[in-house]
Amino acid sequence: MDYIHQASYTRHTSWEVFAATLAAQGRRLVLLTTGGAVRHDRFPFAPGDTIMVGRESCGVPPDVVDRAEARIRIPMQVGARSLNVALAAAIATAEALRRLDGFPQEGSEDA
Ligand SMILES: C[S@@+](CC[C@H](N)C(=O)[O-])C[C@H]1O[C@@H](n2cnc3c(N)ncnc32)[C@H](O)[C@@H]1O
Repeated sequence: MDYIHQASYTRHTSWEVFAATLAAQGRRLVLLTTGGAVRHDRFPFAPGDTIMVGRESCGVPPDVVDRAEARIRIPMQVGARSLNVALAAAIATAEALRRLDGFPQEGSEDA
């Protein structure tokens, strides 16, 4: 992608380092999982929330599920197993940005 430089990202050396960083920054870990207790469109997202998705093949291990402050699901049709991971991430991130008014401003249109 020729626009990857517009994204900022941090690579953590381990799960433990990642979890400790979130705790130190006071950020909630919000896990996307088909077993989530709360629908993504009813969840009260807050600034600083970190949305996590699992592996396409097997989701996340149980200790990661337990560590999450919240577990949310995207409603699906009865009988559907799960969504593609990138699609799930996009749906939840877009909902959080919409609710927190976090999308970029676009000049005169939003002035
Ligand atoms: C293809 S799914 C993983 C399927 C895996 N067999 C499992 O049971 O977790 C990949 C990731 O996408 C996310 N995901 C997919 N569908 C979802 C849904 N309906 N609600 C919430 N998260 C979903 C979850 O983070 C999941 O770990």
